[in-house]
Amino acid sequence: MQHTLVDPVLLFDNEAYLIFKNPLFWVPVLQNTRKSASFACFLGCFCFLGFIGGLHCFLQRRILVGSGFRDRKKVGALMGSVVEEIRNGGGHSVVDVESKAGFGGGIEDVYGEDCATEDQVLTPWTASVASGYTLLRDPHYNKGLAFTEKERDAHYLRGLLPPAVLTQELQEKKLMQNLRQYEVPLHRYIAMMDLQERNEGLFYKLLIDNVEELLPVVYTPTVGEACQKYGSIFRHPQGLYISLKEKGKILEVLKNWPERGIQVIVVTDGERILGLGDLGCQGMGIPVGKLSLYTALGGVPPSACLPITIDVGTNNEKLLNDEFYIGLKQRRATGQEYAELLEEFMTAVKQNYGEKVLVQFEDFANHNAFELLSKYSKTHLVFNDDIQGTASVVLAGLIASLKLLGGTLGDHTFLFLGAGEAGTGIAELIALEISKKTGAPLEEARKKIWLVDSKGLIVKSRLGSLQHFKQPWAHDHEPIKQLVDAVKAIKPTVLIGTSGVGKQFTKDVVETMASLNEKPLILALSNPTSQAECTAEEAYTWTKGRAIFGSGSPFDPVEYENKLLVPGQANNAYIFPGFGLGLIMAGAIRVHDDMLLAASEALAMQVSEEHYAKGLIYPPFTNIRKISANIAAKVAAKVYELGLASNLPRPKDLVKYAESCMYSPRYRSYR
Ligand SMILES: NC(=O)C1=CN([C@@H]2O[C@H](COP(=O)(O)OP(=O)(O)OC[C@H]3O[C@@H](n4cnc5c(N)ncnc54)[C@H](OP(=O)(O)O)[C@@H]3O)[C@@H](O)[C@H]2O)C=CC1
Ligand SMILES: CC(=O)C(=O)O
Ligand SMILES: [Mg+2]
Repeated sequence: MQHTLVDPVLLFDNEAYLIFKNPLFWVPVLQNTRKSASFACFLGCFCFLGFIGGLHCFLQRRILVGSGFRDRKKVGALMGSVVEEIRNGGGHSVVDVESKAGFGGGIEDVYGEDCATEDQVLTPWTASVASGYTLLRDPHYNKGLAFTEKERDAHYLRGLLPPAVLTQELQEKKLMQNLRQYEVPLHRYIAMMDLQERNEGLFYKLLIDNVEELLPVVYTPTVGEACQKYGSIFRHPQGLYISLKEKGKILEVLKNWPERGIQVIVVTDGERILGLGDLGCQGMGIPVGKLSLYTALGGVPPSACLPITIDVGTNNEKLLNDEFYIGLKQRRATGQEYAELLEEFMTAVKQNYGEKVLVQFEDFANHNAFELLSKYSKTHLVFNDDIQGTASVVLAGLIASLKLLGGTLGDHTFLFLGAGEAGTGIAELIALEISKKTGAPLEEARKKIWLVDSKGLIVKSRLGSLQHFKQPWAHDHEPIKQLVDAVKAIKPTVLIGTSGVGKQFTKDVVETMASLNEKPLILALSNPTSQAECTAEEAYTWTKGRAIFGSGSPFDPVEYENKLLVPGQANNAYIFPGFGLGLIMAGAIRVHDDMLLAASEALAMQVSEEHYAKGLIYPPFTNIRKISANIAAKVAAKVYELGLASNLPRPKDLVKYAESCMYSPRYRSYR
């Protein structure tokens, strides 16, 4: 009787085993190198066929072959080569361990890949392979045409690749040429995601080396469109989906993720994706994008990053009626049902990954975001990027801008359009910084900051109806409905857009800012580009080239009266990768506001005279890894100073240490 070789898994320390689910049944076959171990497996398998066949119905069999790898994927990968060798001969005699005849009455299986009948249940055994065909399909290890001749021999790749051997640099050049040929940004996004799924090292090499060019592809603005069309462009599942269906078994779901050493989780529930509203389960593009920046910009290894989307339904009618929608087709769970799912999730995260895993909340709607942050910041290492990361990046820009504007932070008056997560988060950190620098009470510092929401200026008379996060900003003033009137009344030196609604900084508004200030500082932070409160061109033209301008999504430089004006990108992407790296390096167990202030100062310090000369208040992204290392070092130093570090002793040179921790996308040589 022929027997199906199933679900092989690797064991370690160069030992080959035939094993069963119960470890007591594991049978060592041979020790030593991988090849001999593989062959041993083959022999062992052959000899034990009858025995195994007899137990087939009762026991789940596995073959383990060792090679010292630690994680499941690698283990599975190496092991797969064994199966492949057995299946394909692999230099040894071929043994057909899968009966081509199948289990009787099955559909004809000309390739011998699937012997099951259509109606017969089978176990979906996987044989991930670290050599041969499957190696080419493992994004962690695949190098495509860059596999050397030696590697092609050693890993059974002969014939599976065309003869040319390319360097990683040449592959990069070719891919950049290909990408530049796509005229539609979404096509570039899809090509990049395909590359990430195919060859992770090359994906990150491209992203790191061409960061200014590719950031708008994998991140805002294109990621916004990708999320809107996620159902249609969906190819490979990325990240982990936890829906209401998984209630009661979230810990098990976390265990399904192949990597064990997770250090950063970015999680969304998809309710406020950029300024595009509720995109439900399709919000997954955001955690995936943010985490690719954690790796490319902050050097956190991809295997330590876990994107998660919590699907509690969506209130987006268009998605609910979309046949391609990939999420739960029901309206959003709220109240206790929502809170219980999140509680189970947060508990499971800590249980599975420990105290030091960083959970970054991303693009939750504000009615949940503030509460989740406040609740879990006491028990977990959590960080809300929209509230805290955005605050830190804007504060950095403001500190840097003082070189151009003059005065201290406390000398300025700030007006926000939008009083949600980003708006009130930034406002609070500015007030904290002013208070720390001047010694003034926080309440006093807040008086320099004004916010406008969809109902107008936030003033005392509205106190009774304001959400809790707006209340500290209700100052004494008569009500004002229109932004332009608020600008005239408050006379801000700095105008910040965090409304999520495009085109709100009208000509009137911007011209009024220009009439009040020699150098009006205008930040149109809303994403993606379509939601920006104004464009760079509008800001420069309406202020006659005098504005200092930054935006959440990138704008091209603008030529105004023969002068090239370069807008900065005020986006939390400057902060969270380095901030997260700093927390991880120090083994932080809680986030503290002082760490955000430290990150702001570190970023502001990276703006050089050369940048100021161009009117920039942020350094360009080209140097982002160096910037992130500096941010990480300052954040880690603060973690140690506050006694919240668990990685002891403290490294002496934290910048060097940060750099040494960073992931490199360079191909490794394989034995
Ligand atoms: N550049 C960056 O790094 C970041 C940018 N953002 C962007 O900021 C935007 C807002 O995000 P977030 O703060 O989380 O969103 P929220 O929903 O929490 O807040 C939006 C705020 O804007 C107000 N608003 C909406 N429409 C108008 C309007 N027409 N006039 C005046 N106010 C209005 C809302 O008023 P009301 O309360 O009355 O409803 C609310 O106060 C998004 O586009 C997001 O992409 C966010 C984080 C980082
Ligand atoms: C940048 C970002 O986090 C946002 O727009 O939500
Ligand atoms: Mg966000």
